Amino acid sequence: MWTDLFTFNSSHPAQIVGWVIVGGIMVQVGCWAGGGVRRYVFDRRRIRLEQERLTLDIHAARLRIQSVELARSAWNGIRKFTVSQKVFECDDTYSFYLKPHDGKPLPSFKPGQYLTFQLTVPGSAKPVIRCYSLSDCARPTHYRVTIKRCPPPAGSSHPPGIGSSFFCDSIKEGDILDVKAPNGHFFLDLEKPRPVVLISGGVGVTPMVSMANALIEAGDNREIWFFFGARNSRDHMFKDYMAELVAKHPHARIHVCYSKPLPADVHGRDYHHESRVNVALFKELLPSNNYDYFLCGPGPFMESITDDLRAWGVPDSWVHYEAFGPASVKKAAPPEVKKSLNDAPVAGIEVTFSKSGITAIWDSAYDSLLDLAESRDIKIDAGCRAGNCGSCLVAVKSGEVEYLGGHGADAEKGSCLTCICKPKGKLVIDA
Ligand SMILES: NC(=O)C1=CN([C@@H]2O[C@H](COP(=O)(O)OP(=O)(O)OC[C@H]3O[C@@H](n4cnc5c(N)ncnc54)[C@H](OP(=O)(O)O)[C@@H]3O)[C@@H](O)[C@H]2O)C=CC1
Repeated sequence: MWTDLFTFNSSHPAQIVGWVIVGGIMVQVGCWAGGGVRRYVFDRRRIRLEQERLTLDIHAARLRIQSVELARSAWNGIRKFTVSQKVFECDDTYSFYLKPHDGKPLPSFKPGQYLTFQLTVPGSAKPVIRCYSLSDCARPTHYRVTIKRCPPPAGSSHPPGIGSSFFCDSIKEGDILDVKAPNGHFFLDLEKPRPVVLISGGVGVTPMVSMANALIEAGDNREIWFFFGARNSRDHMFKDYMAELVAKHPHARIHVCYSKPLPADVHGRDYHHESRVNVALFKELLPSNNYDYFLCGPGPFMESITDDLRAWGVPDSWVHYEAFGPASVKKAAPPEVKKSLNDAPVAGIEVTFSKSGITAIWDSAYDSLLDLAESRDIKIDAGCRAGNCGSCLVAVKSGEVEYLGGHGADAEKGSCLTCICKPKGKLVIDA
């Protein structure tokens, strides 16, 4: 009988019923198995997404803890730091490791921020205020800054930079320095998961090292492109350090450009491109222009790269830069600043510097009141030139000023931070 059932005979009703039952069972089993596979795949995907969300939550919680710690352990005014190590990096460039003299933990900071120093330089009547970028990520025990002797402008008879020369020539291990808490609006936001291009020239590499270090040590897997330009191996700071750092990260790449390699410099070993850092190189190497760009280096470097990025269709909001001292980015001022500077009524305004007895005419070629003062050789102290350190604060005797962007240091009523403001109308300031 069983053999009959398995021998097909369309006229055997029991056999037909049997096949229908078997077919039904097979369809059921198939559905059940298919559903099971789908459920399995779906569950795996859900678990993976939950794990990723958990990792992101942990990361966000860590960042929140860091910012609470920052608020708790940041200090107002001056804190004493001991120079625990002074390390030669390359020609005229040293790293300084700074430990808090009170031995208490240090607040965290955002990668890209700087420290402000109040230096007692022999021969200077007043303390010299200088800002230097932190060149490592945040650590509870010490900070690191890396300082290159700032040369005088080409062809001038000025001496080299007072602050940077003091650090390079006079500061030694064991010295105690007066330092203000980390500050600055140029930083990489670790909570924004955009891929980044870190672009630097010369000692402008310092904030980029801090950014790369912070990303890599946080286990952040975003794409990192690191472009560094130096004249040659004599100026190539952090060479081994950066190569080792980048090797730890699955999506980090480094490209070193030498503008004037020495005969002993080897292509492929010491550097990758015999050129300046430039946007043509980004076009050749980057898969698209969809990145956040961070820039720091000499003024002309910043100007040409910001201009060329804009021409490549990169929106200004993706381009972040630091401009200290001579490295100001005149052409690439933020849009709101540009708009403000281009407003017609500000041209032709009289600004009187009462102490110097000089009256000058403001026009949109100047970046700020400080810029106007310096064009007339009027001395106003300046540190960060970004409205944070407060050293360019000057009393307003009459008239009003307008700020060109956000500023960290509070300007007292009746005073102005000359590095980030312009006159609103006829103005007299105490400088
Ligand atoms: N946080 C901050 O804001 C910081 C800012 N800085 C600033 O960074 C600057 C670095 O100075 P320094 O180390 O002396 O730099 P260098 O004068 O040594 O220049 C470094 C490299 O940049 C190249 N370069 C110059 N102009 C351009 C350009 N237009 N396009 C592309 N590459 C260019 C140079 O090429 P070439 O040899 O052909 O001239 C050189 O290879 C300083 O002005 C300093 O103020 C530094 C540290 C921190």
